[in-house]
Amino acid sequence: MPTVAVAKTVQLSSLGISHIPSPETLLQECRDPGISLSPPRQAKRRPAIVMMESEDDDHPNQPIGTPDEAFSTASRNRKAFRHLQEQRKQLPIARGRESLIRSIASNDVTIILGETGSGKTTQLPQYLLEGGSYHGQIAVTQPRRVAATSLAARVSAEQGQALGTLVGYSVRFDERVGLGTRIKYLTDGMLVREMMNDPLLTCYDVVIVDEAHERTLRTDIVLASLKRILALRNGNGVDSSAKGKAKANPLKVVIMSATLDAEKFSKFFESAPVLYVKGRQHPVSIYYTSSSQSDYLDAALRTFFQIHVDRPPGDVLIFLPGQDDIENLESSLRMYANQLPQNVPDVIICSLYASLPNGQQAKVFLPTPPDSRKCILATNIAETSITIPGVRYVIDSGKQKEKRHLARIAGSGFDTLLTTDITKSSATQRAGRAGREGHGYCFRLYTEEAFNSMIASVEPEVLRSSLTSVYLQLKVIGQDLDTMPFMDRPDQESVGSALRTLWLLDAIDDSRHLTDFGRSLAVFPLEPQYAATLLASVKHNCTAEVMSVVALLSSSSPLFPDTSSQRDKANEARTKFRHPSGDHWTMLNVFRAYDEVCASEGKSGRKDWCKHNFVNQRALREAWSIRAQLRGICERMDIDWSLSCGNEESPLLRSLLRGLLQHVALLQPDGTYKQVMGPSVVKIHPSSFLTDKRSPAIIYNELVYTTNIYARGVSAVYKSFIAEFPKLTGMRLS
Ligand SMILES: Nc1ncnc2c1ncn2[C@@H]1O[C@H](COP(=O)(O)OP(=O)(O)OP(=O)(O)O)[C@@H](O)[C@H]1O
Repeated sequence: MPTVAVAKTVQLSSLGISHIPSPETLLQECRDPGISLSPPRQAKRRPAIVMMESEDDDHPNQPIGTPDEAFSTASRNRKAFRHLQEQRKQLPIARGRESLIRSIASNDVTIILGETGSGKTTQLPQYLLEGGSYHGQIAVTQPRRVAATSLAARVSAEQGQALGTLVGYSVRFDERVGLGTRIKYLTDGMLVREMMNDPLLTCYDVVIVDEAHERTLRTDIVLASLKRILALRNGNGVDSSAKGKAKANPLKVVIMSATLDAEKFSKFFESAPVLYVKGRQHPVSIYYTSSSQSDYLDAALRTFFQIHVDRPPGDVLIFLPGQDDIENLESSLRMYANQLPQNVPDVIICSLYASLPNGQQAKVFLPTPPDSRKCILATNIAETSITIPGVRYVIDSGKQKEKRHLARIAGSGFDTLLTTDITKSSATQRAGRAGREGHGYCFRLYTEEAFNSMIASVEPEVLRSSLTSVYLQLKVIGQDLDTMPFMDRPDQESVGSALRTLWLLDAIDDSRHLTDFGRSLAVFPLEPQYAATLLASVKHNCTAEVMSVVALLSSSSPLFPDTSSQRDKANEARTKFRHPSGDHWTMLNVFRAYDEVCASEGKSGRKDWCKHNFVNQRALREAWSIRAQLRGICERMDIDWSLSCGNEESPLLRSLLRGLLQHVALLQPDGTYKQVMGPSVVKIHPSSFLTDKRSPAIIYNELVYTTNIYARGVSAVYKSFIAEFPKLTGMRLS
């Protein structure tokens, strides 16, 4: 295979980027199965770097993805609409249109395997709609919200309709559908929620489970539920209640992916037929490094600048494991991009990760200005389904963050988030994000041998996640985790841990039946523990305070980011928020202070305030948005969310204790804490604001496991509060 000969327009080493060793080496080391390099592009003026600022986002519920305004303009524009129709016809899947429609019509379940970009996700629902055989809705599930919203926008445009009319989407905390909506893109989690009100999914004629290879917990629940629904609606199962109802309102199920284990899925659905969509619209050339890279951030930085100075126009999408890596690489990229000479185009940097507010995620989809190159730093939320217009190059670090629930440890178990190698399936999906609009290039920052030794696909989430929330949701739809026909059965430890938590919360009774309280918990899109805290706040007259704390605890970013390099300054700045009872009241103090700042300051004032006080504005903004949603739910449930305890300490702590029963620990003579509901001895995390580190009893949000087991998010509670819960006292308190 040829070595890539890179023509250089700029010597990076002349830019003072001294610690990047010979920047051109990386690509020269890459091997490419048949690429011919285009000539270097013309040098241009304008050296400055343009930033897509991670600024305030005042529109947290703005739809993500290609702005639909752009699409509705396009749809009004006949020429653009005709162009979209032409594009549709060119997709590989178009050739199989009739046979796909036929196969789906004659089978309950159809499995479709087709390369990335072949047109499965955007076209199949439209074929079924245009075919005219289905009069109900068509659901298309996605593992991630960014995909659901951006796909709905694209397909609306292809139908020449405004988003939310014929084609819409539904994701947690955001929905855009109308009475006439026929194609609905929704997250698999939302479909599970819909089953709570409509267990047989009667409003759908077709359910398409897309990206099924990801095997998220919710996807697996959808798959198992569909099996049962098929039996009931199509009368092809053993369920006796199905008799008589058969075929009145049959359901069609389609399972799709570019990288799924077709045989396993087919077997799961009683030998469902597998159809292959052949071909892809544009090729993607793959490069590997010749030796493994110890520092993937440095390798990504070098590769990006090599592309930037040597390669023709086209945006770059870099896959990194998490937000920290994204922020680190972003600051390095900015620094070096600022030093680029006059004749190199601008660099526009933007990020895409789950906790980024929707409005900022949307910026990724904005057109790149001329004479610029967009560099998108993303986690694996950009890995499947989405098309980011303009992306021609993908840089794949080969790493991801993987959440794992260790049910065996510390009674209730705890979650870990580890950086791990990706799977072959992820690598294929990542490469597939290039080559959507033309020939694409994917630079893998690992060797071909490393790729060959990757495992084929990820371990299903049901085997490595906390099952508490899911157990509850299943109960609400009349199902039992223990008897659910999962493709892979979760282990008994995890099931037991979920069961214990729900029983302690009084969500289920001694016979494992769902209680009314459990049913109320499930209404909130929160972990059941926090939903219990919220409901308890009504009794203690502190719903306003609890909503703020629970919203902060449900935010995906920490309120107090790690500030190891400026620890003393950060501690000093944060002292003013400190509450002697510990971290929950301290969090509330920050939230209240930020609230006041929002009332008096503009965007930059708020940002400065957060910076000055070493608190994470992202967490606060996200919490604001979550709090607003919780308020809406409280209103619908007739709960007075304005109930306030002012500065009285106990009500908030008693409400928290109601939800955190499993996270109670008692002081031992040696100063450590012993769990009430588990075997472990834990220490209070050094970052805790709790003043008296020898308080007789504590509650905590979570455990972290380093050299010791640490309790994080800690508050002191009176033992007399604990005595109010017979389930706890009966077990351990004396
Ligand atoms: N937002 C968009 N902007 C521009 N082109 C798009 C957009 N969405 C889809 N396309 C075009 O439609 C093609 C098919 O996309 P689609 O998502 O249907 O493919 P797919 O087979 O489902 O791929 P994957 O398995 O990667 O999800 C893309 O390759 C791209 O050319």
